[in-house]
Amino acid sequence: MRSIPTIKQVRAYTLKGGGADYHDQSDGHWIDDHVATPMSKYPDYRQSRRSFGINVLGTLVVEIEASDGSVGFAVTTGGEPAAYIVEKHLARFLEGAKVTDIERIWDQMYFSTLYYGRKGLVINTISGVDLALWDLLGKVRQEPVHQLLGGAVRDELQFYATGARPDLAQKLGFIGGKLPLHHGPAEGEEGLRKNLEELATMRERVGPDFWLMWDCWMSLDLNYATRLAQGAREYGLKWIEEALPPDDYWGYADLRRNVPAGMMVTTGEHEATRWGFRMLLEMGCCDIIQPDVGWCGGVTELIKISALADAHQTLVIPHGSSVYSYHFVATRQNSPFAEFLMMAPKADEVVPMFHPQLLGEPVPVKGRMRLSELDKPGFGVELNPACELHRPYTH
Ligand SMILES: C[C@H](O)[C@H](O)CC(=O)C(=O)O
Ligand SMILES: [Mg+2]
Repeated sequence: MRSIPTIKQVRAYTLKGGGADYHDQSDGHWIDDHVATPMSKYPDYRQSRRSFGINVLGTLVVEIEASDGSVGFAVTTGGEPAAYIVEKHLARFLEGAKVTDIERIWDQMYFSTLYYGRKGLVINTISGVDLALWDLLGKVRQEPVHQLLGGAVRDELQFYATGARPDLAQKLGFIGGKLPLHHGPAEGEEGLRKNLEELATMRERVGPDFWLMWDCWMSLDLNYATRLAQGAREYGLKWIEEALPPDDYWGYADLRRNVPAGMMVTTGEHEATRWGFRMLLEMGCCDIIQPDVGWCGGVTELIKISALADAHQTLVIPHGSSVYSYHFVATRQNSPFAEFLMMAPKADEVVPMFHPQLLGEPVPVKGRMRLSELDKPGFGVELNPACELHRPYTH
Protein backbone atom coordinates (compact mmCIF):
# COMPACT_ATOMS: atom_id res chain seq x y z
CA MET A 1 0.00 0.00 0.00
CA ARG A 2 1.18 3.55 -0.80
CA SER A 3 2.57 5.22 2.33
CA ILE A 4 0.48 8.11 3.63
CA PRO A 5 2.27 11.43 4.24
CA THR A 6 2.18 12.86 7.74
CA ILE A 7 1.59 16.44 8.85
CA LYS A 8 4.86 18.27 9.41
CA GLN A 9 3.77 21.76 10.38
CA VAL A 10 0.67 23.88 10.93
CA ARG A 11 0.92 27.65 10.50
CA ALA A 12 -1.70 30.34 11.12
CA TYR A 13 -1.66 33.77 9.49
CA THR A 14 -3.88 36.82 9.47
CA LEU A 15 -4.95 39.09 6.65
CA LYS A 16 -7.00 42.30 6.50
CA GLY A 17 -9.15 43.73 3.73
CA GLY A 18 -12.17 41.83 2.40
CA GLY A 19 -11.65 38.21 1.41
CA ALA A 20 -12.87 35.66 3.95
CA ASP A 21 -13.88 38.50 6.31
CA TYR A 22 -16.10 39.81 3.53
CA HIS A 23 -17.70 42.51 5.69
CA ASP A 24 -14.31 44.26 5.86
CA GLN A 25 -15.04 46.62 2.95
CA SER A 26 -14.49 50.34 2.30
CA ASP A 27 -17.00 53.19 2.52
CA GLY A 28 -19.78 53.17 -0.03
CA HIS A 29 -20.13 49.38 -0.24
CA TRP A 30 -23.75 48.12 -0.29
CA ILE A 31 -22.88 45.56 2.41
CA ASP A 32 -22.27 48.33 4.93
CA ASP A 33 -24.98 50.79 3.94
CA HIS A 34 -27.63 51.00 6.68
CA VAL A 35 -28.18 47.23 6.85
CA ALA A 36 -30.51 46.22 9.70
CA THR A 37 -28.67 44.39 12.51
CA PRO A 38 -29.27 43.53 16.17
CA MET A 39 -27.25 46.73 16.91
CA SER A 40 -29.62 48.96 14.89
CA LYS A 41 -31.53 49.78 18.07
CA TYR A 42 -28.58 52.04 18.90
CA PRO A 43 -28.73 55.02 16.52
CA ASP A 44 -24.92 55.42 16.72
CA TYR A 45 -24.43 51.94 15.24
CA ARG A 46 -27.23 51.96 12.69
CA GLN A 47 -25.66 53.40 9.56
CA SER A 48 -22.62 51.14 9.32
CA ARG A 49 -21.89 47.63 10.57
CA ARG A 50 -18.20 48.50 10.70
CA SER A 51 -19.14 51.11 13.33
CA PHE A 52 -19.93 48.35 15.83
CA GLY A 53 -16.92 46.29 14.77
CA ILE A 54 -18.26 43.70 12.32
CA ASN A 55 -14.80 43.61 10.68
CA VAL A 56 -12.57 43.51 13.77
CA LEU A 57 -11.52 39.90 13.34
CA GLY A 58 -10.20 39.87 9.78
CA THR A 59 -9.19 36.72 7.94
CA LEU A 60 -7.53 33.61 9.32
CA VAL A 61 -5.31 31.66 6.92
CA VAL A 62 -4.39 28.12 7.99
CA GLU A 63 -1.55 26.42 6.16
CA ILE A 64 -0.70 22.74 6.69
CA GLU A 65 2.50 21.26 5.32
CA ALA A 66 2.88 17.51 4.83
CA SER A 67 5.99 15.32 4.87
CA ASP A 68 5.86 14.93 1.06
CA GLY A 69 6.08 18.73 0.61
CA SER A 70 2.39 19.23 -0.22
CA VAL A 71 0.77 22.27 1.38
CA GLY A 72 -2.96 22.65 2.01
CA PHE A 73 -4.56 25.89 3.12
CA ALA A 74 -7.89 27.51 3.84
CA VAL A 75 -9.26 30.92 4.76
CA THR A 76 -12.09 31.87 7.10
CA THR A 77 -13.10 34.66 9.48
CA GLY A 78 -11.16 34.72 12.75
CA GLY A 79 -7.99 36.78 12.43
CA GLU A 80 -5.52 37.05 15.29
CA PRO A 81 -7.47 35.32 18.10
CA ALA A 82 -8.11 32.40 15.78
CA ALA A 83 -4.41 32.29 14.84
CA TYR A 84 -3.60 32.03 18.56
CA ILE A 85 -5.97 29.08 18.98
CA VAL A 86 -4.50 27.27 15.96
CA GLU A 87 -0.87 27.74 16.95
CA LYS A 88 -1.13 27.37 20.73
CA HIS A 89 -3.89 24.78 21.02
CA LEU A 90 -5.01 22.94 17.88
CA ALA A 91 -1.69 22.34 16.09
CA ARG A 92 -0.77 19.58 18.58
CA PHE A 93 -3.60 17.38 17.26
CA LEU A 94 -2.32 17.61 13.68
CA GLU A 95 1.47 17.55 13.70
CA GLY A 96 2.69 13.97 13.33
CA ALA A 97 -0.77 12.67 12.31
CA LYS A 98 -1.46 11.15 8.88
CA VAL A 99 -3.02 13.52 6.36
CA THR A 100 -6.01 11.15 6.27
CA ASP A 101 -6.71 11.42 10.04
CA ILE A 102 -9.37 14.09 9.48
CA GLU A 103 -12.18 12.58 11.55
CA ARG A 104 -10.02 11.98 14.62
CA ILE A 105 -8.44 15.43 14.37
CA TRP A 106 -11.89 17.07 14.20
CA ASP A 107 -13.05 15.15 17.25
CA GLN A 108 -9.95 16.13 19.21
CA MET A 109 -10.17 19.80 18.18
CA TYR A 110 -13.84 20.00 19.18
CA PHE A 111 -13.71 18.13 22.48
CA SER A 112 -10.46 19.74 23.64
CA THR A 113 -11.98 23.21 23.19
CA LEU A 114 -15.41 22.38 24.58
CA TYR A 115 -14.83 24.32 27.80
CA TYR A 116 -14.38 27.59 25.88
CA GLY A 117 -15.67 26.74 22.41
CA ARG A 118 -18.83 25.09 20.98
CA LYS A 119 -19.83 28.00 18.70
CA GLY A 120 -18.54 31.23 17.21
CA LEU A 121 -14.85 32.02 16.95
CA VAL A 122 -13.56 28.63 18.11
CA ILE A 123 -15.71 26.76 15.60
CA ASN A 124 -14.68 29.21 12.86
CA THR A 125 -11.11 28.31 13.75
CA ILE A 126 -11.75 24.56 13.75
CA SER A 127 -13.52 25.01 10.40
CA GLY A 128 -10.47 26.76 8.94
CA VAL A 129 -8.19 23.92 10.06
CA ASP A 130 -10.63 21.30 8.77
CA LEU A 131 -10.91 22.96 5.35
CA ALA A 132 -7.11 23.19 5.12
CA LEU A 133 -6.92 19.46 5.90
CA TRP A 134 -9.32 18.63 3.05
CA ASP A 135 -7.35 20.89 0.73
CA LEU A 136 -4.17 19.11 1.76
CA LEU A 137 -5.67 15.66 1.23
CA GLY A 138 -6.86 16.72 -2.22
CA LYS A 139 -3.41 18.00 -3.08
CA VAL A 140 -1.70 14.84 -1.81
CA ARG A 141 -4.09 12.68 -3.83
CA GLN A 142 -4.26 15.10 -6.77
CA GLU A 143 -8.05 15.06 -6.63
CA PRO A 144 -10.65 17.80 -6.16
CA VAL A 145 -12.42 17.86 -2.80
CA HIS A 146 -15.82 17.12 -4.39
CA GLN A 147 -14.38 13.81 -5.55
CA LEU A 148 -13.07 13.00 -2.05
CA LEU A 149 -16.59 13.68 -0.73
CA GLY A 150 -18.08 10.88 -2.79
CA GLY A 151 -18.36 12.54 -6.18
CA ALA A 152 -20.59 15.14 -7.79
CA VAL A 153 -24.31 14.57 -8.30
CA ARG A 154 -24.60 17.35 -10.89
CA ASP A 155 -22.52 18.76 -13.76
CA GLU A 156 -23.42 22.36 -13.11
CA LEU A 157 -24.24 24.51 -10.07
CA GLN A 158 -26.86 27.25 -10.22
CA PHE A 159 -26.79 30.34 -8.06
CA TYR A 160 -28.92 33.04 -6.55
CA ALA A 161 -27.20 36.34 -5.77
CA THR A 162 -27.11 38.25 -2.50
CA GLY A 163 -26.78 42.00 -2.87
CA ALA A 164 -28.53 45.32 -3.04
CA ARG A 165 -29.57 44.92 -6.71
CA PRO A 166 -31.59 41.79 -7.48
CA ASP A 167 -32.70 43.54 -10.69
CA LEU A 168 -29.08 43.58 -11.91
CA ALA A 169 -28.55 40.02 -10.64
CA GLN A 170 -31.43 38.97 -12.86
CA LYS A 171 -29.75 40.53 -15.89
CA LEU A 172 -26.53 38.71 -14.95
CA GLY A 173 -28.37 35.37 -15.15
CA PHE A 174 -28.87 34.47 -11.48
CA ILE A 175 -31.97 32.50 -10.49
CA GLY A 176 -32.92 34.88 -7.68
CA GLY A 177 -31.83 37.85 -5.61
CA LYS A 178 -31.59 38.23 -1.85
CA LEU A 179 -31.81 41.78 -0.53
CA PRO A 180 -30.34 43.03 2.70
CA LEU A 181 -33.11 44.36 4.94
CA HIS A 182 -32.39 48.02 5.62
CA HIS A 183 -34.64 48.99 8.52
CA GLY A 184 -35.11 47.25 11.84
CA PRO A 185 -37.85 47.48 14.49
CA ALA A 186 -36.30 50.59 16.11
CA GLU A 187 -37.13 52.53 12.93
CA GLY A 188 -40.80 51.95 13.58
CA GLU A 189 -43.71 51.96 11.15
CA GLU A 190 -41.88 54.27 8.74
CA GLY A 191 -38.99 51.79 8.51
CA LEU A 192 -41.39 48.89 7.98
CA ARG A 193 -43.09 50.81 5.18
CA LYS A 194 -39.72 51.64 3.57
CA ASN A 195 -38.71 47.98 3.69
CA LEU A 196 -41.91 46.95 1.93
CA GLU A 197 -41.59 49.75 -0.62
CA GLU A 198 -38.11 48.58 -1.51
CA LEU A 199 -39.35 45.05 -2.02
CA ALA A 200 -42.26 46.33 -4.11
CA THR A 201 -39.86 48.31 -6.33
CA MET A 202 -37.68 45.27 -6.86
CA ARG A 203 -40.68 43.08 -7.65
CA GLU A 204 -41.80 45.60 -10.24
CA ARG A 205 -38.34 45.58 -11.83
CA VAL A 206 -37.82 41.81 -11.92
CA GLY A 207 -41.33 40.66 -12.85
CA PRO A 208 -43.44 37.98 -11.17
CA ASP A 209 -41.25 34.88 -11.47
CA PHE A 210 -37.78 35.88 -10.30
CA TRP A 211 -37.04 34.77 -6.72
CA LEU A 212 -36.81 37.58 -4.20
CA MET A 213 -35.66 36.97 -0.64
CA TRP A 214 -34.82 39.09 2.40
CA ASP A 215 -31.76 38.73 4.58
CA CYS A 216 -32.58 40.17 8.01
CA TRP A 217 -29.20 39.41 9.63
CA MET A 218 -30.64 38.57 13.09
CA SER A 219 -32.19 42.06 13.40
CA LEU A 220 -35.89 41.50 14.14
CA ASP A 221 -38.25 40.34 16.85
CA LEU A 222 -41.06 37.87 16.31
CA ASN A 223 -43.82 40.45 16.04
CA TYR A 224 -41.95 42.62 13.53
CA ALA A 225 -40.79 39.62 11.50
CA THR A 226 -44.36 38.31 11.34
CA ARG A 227 -45.74 41.66 10.18
CA LEU A 228 -42.94 42.05 7.64
CA ALA A 229 -43.55 38.57 6.23
CA GLN A 230 -47.29 39.17 6.02
CA GLY A 231 -46.73 42.51 4.28
CA ALA A 232 -44.31 40.86 1.86
CA ARG A 233 -46.83 38.26 0.77
CA GLU A 234 -48.24 40.38 -2.07
CA TYR A 235 -44.73 40.84 -3.47
CA GLY A 236 -44.08 37.10 -3.56
CA LEU A 237 -41.19 36.97 -1.09
CA LYS A 238 -39.69 33.48 -1.42
CA TRP A 239 -38.04 33.36 1.99
CA ILE A 240 -37.32 35.46 5.04
CA GLU A 241 -33.78 34.76 6.26
CA GLU A 242 -32.23 34.97 9.70
CA ALA A 243 -35.03 37.14 11.01
CA LEU A 244 -34.22 36.52 14.68
CA PRO A 245 -31.11 36.08 16.84
CA PRO A 246 -29.71 32.56 16.32
CA ASP A 247 -30.32 31.41 19.91
CA ASP A 248 -34.05 32.08 19.66
CA TYR A 249 -35.03 28.61 18.42
CA TRP A 250 -38.51 29.08 19.94
CA GLY A 251 -39.01 32.34 18.03
CA TYR A 252 -38.04 30.67 14.75
CA ALA A 253 -40.50 27.84 15.36
CA ASP A 254 -43.26 30.44 16.01
CA LEU A 255 -42.26 32.51 12.97
CA ARG A 256 -42.49 29.48 10.75
CA ARG A 257 -46.09 29.01 11.91
CA ASN A 258 -46.84 32.73 11.41
CA VAL A 259 -45.56 33.40 7.86
CA PRO A 260 -47.97 33.24 4.92
CA ALA A 261 -48.46 29.81 3.34
CA GLY A 262 -45.73 29.10 0.82
CA MET A 263 -43.21 31.61 2.21
CA MET A 264 -40.13 29.90 3.65
CA VAL A 265 -38.20 30.66 6.82
CA THR A 266 -34.45 30.12 6.52
CA THR A 267 -31.56 30.41 8.94
CA GLY A 268 -28.34 28.83 10.15
CA GLU A 269 -25.39 30.86 8.88
CA HIS A 270 -24.46 31.67 12.49
CA GLU A 271 -25.30 28.19 13.78
CA ALA A 272 -22.62 25.56 14.32
CA THR A 273 -22.10 21.81 14.56
CA ARG A 274 -24.49 18.87 14.26
CA TRP A 275 -25.87 19.70 17.71
CA GLY A 276 -26.82 23.29 16.85
CA PHE A 277 -28.47 22.20 13.60
CA ARG A 278 -30.24 19.37 15.41
CA MET A 279 -32.00 22.06 17.47
CA LEU A 280 -33.08 23.92 14.33
CA LEU A 281 -34.29 20.75 12.64
CA GLU A 282 -36.03 19.04 15.54
CA MET A 283 -37.74 22.22 16.69
CA GLY A 284 -39.07 22.86 13.18
CA CYS A 285 -37.39 26.26 12.99
CA CYS A 286 -36.92 26.57 9.24
CA ASP A 287 -37.50 25.26 5.74
CA ILE A 288 -33.88 25.61 4.56
CA ILE A 289 -30.72 25.50 6.67
CA GLN A 290 -27.82 27.70 5.60
CA PRO A 291 -24.62 26.54 7.33
CA ASP A 292 -21.44 28.39 6.43
CA VAL A 293 -18.80 25.73 5.90
CA GLY A 294 -16.14 28.13 7.20
CA TRP A 295 -18.08 28.69 10.43
CA CYS A 296 -20.16 25.55 11.18
CA GLY A 297 -17.25 23.13 11.73
CA GLY A 298 -15.82 22.69 8.23
CA VAL A 299 -16.62 20.05 5.62
CA THR A 300 -16.25 17.19 8.11
CA GLU A 301 -19.10 18.61 10.18
CA LEU A 302 -21.16 19.81 7.21
CA ILE A 303 -21.40 16.21 5.95
CA LYS A 304 -23.10 15.27 9.24
CA ILE A 305 -25.32 18.37 9.33
CA SER A 306 -26.40 17.69 5.76
CA ALA A 307 -27.29 14.04 6.44
CA LEU A 308 -29.37 15.11 9.44
CA ALA A 309 -31.14 17.73 7.32
CA ASP A 310 -31.82 15.18 4.59
CA ALA A 311 -33.52 12.91 7.12
CA HIS A 312 -35.70 15.90 8.06
CA GLN A 313 -36.45 16.59 4.36
CA THR A 314 -34.77 19.97 4.68
CA LEU A 315 -32.62 21.62 2.02
CA VAL A 316 -29.05 22.68 2.80
CA ILE A 317 -28.10 25.86 0.94
CA PRO A 318 -24.76 26.88 2.44
CA HIS A 319 -24.09 30.49 3.23
CA GLY A 320 -21.50 32.13 0.92
CA SER A 321 -18.01 30.70 1.46
CA SER A 322 -17.05 30.38 -2.19
CA VAL A 323 -15.14 27.24 -3.27
CA TYR A 324 -15.47 25.74 0.18
CA SER A 325 -19.20 25.42 -0.29
CA TYR A 326 -19.21 24.85 -4.08
CA HIS A 327 -17.29 21.57 -3.70
CA PHE A 328 -19.85 20.42 -1.14
CA VAL A 329 -22.98 21.58 -2.97
CA ALA A 330 -21.85 19.66 -6.06
CA THR A 331 -22.04 16.40 -4.08
CA ARG A 332 -25.45 16.63 -2.39
CA GLN A 333 -28.95 16.08 -3.76
CA ASN A 334 -30.44 18.17 -0.95
CA SER A 335 -28.35 21.19 -2.02
CA PRO A 336 -29.94 21.95 -5.41
CA PHE A 337 -28.60 25.51 -5.71
CA ALA A 338 -26.01 27.78 -4.10
CA GLU A 339 -25.51 31.34 -2.90
CA PHE A 340 -23.22 33.87 -4.54
CA LEU A 341 -22.44 37.02 -2.56
CA MET A 342 -22.07 40.06 -4.79
CA MET A 343 -18.89 41.70 -3.55
CA ALA A 344 -18.82 44.54 -6.10
CA PRO A 345 -19.54 47.72 -4.08
CA LYS A 346 -22.64 48.52 -6.15
CA ALA A 347 -23.62 44.84 -6.65
CA ASP A 348 -23.49 45.47 -10.38
CA GLU A 349 -20.89 42.93 -11.51
CA VAL A 350 -19.61 39.51 -10.56
CA VAL A 351 -16.30 39.54 -8.69
CA PRO A 352 -14.84 36.55 -6.81
CA MET A 353 -16.29 36.43 -3.30
CA PHE A 354 -12.95 36.15 -1.51
CA HIS A 355 -11.18 38.66 -3.74
CA PRO A 356 -8.35 39.63 -3.41
CA GLN A 357 -7.12 36.80 -1.18
CA LEU A 358 -7.41 33.84 -3.55
CA LEU A 359 -6.11 33.15 -7.04
CA GLY A 360 -8.09 30.90 -9.38
CA GLU A 361 -11.38 31.44 -7.52
CA PRO A 362 -14.15 30.49 -9.96
CA VAL A 363 -17.29 32.63 -10.33
CA PRO A 364 -20.71 31.91 -11.80
CA VAL A 365 -21.20 32.86 -15.43
CA LYS A 366 -24.85 33.62 -16.28
CA GLY A 367 -25.67 32.36 -12.78
CA ARG A 368 -24.10 28.97 -13.40
CA MET A 369 -20.82 27.15 -12.86
CA ARG A 370 -19.70 24.03 -14.71
CA LEU A 371 -18.31 21.28 -12.49
CA SER A 372 -15.18 21.32 -14.65
CA GLU A 373 -14.37 24.71 -13.01
CA LEU A 374 -13.87 22.74 -9.79
CA ASP A 375 -11.68 19.99 -11.22
CA LYS A 376 -8.35 20.99 -9.69
CA PRO A 377 -6.65 19.28 -6.71
CA GLY A 378 -8.00 20.26 -3.28
CA PHE A 379 -10.29 23.28 -3.39
CA GLY A 380 -8.45 24.39 -6.52
CA VAL A 381 -7.35 27.82 -5.34
CA GLU A 382 -4.05 29.40 -4.29
CA LEU A 383 -3.20 32.25 -1.94
CA ASN A 384 -2.60 35.51 -3.74
CA PRO A 385 1.08 36.35 -3.06
CA ALA A 386 0.22 40.05 -3.42
CA CYS A 387 -1.70 39.85 -0.11
CA GLU A 388 0.69 40.20 2.77
CA LEU A 389 0.39 37.46 5.39
CA HIS A 390 1.20 38.12 9.05
CA ARG A 391 2.02 35.26 11.46
CA PRO A 392 1.34 36.72 14.93
CA TYR A 393 2.13 33.53 16.93
CA THR A 394 4.28 30.44 16.53
CA HIS A 395 4.59 27.25 18.52
C1 LIG B 1 -26.37 40.71 3.40
C2 LIG B 1 -26.26 40.14 4.77
O1 LIG B 1 -26.52 41.12 5.73
C3 LIG B 1 -24.90 39.51 5.05
O2 LIG B 1 -23.90 40.47 4.87
C4 LIG B 1 -24.62 38.32 4.19
C5 LIG B 1 -25.54 37.20 4.51
O3 LIG B 1 -26.07 37.08 5.59
C6 LIG B 1 -25.83 36.21 3.47
O4 LIG B 1 -25.19 36.23 2.43
O5 LIG B 1 -26.70 35.38 3.70
MG1 LIG C 1 -27.75 35.61 5.50
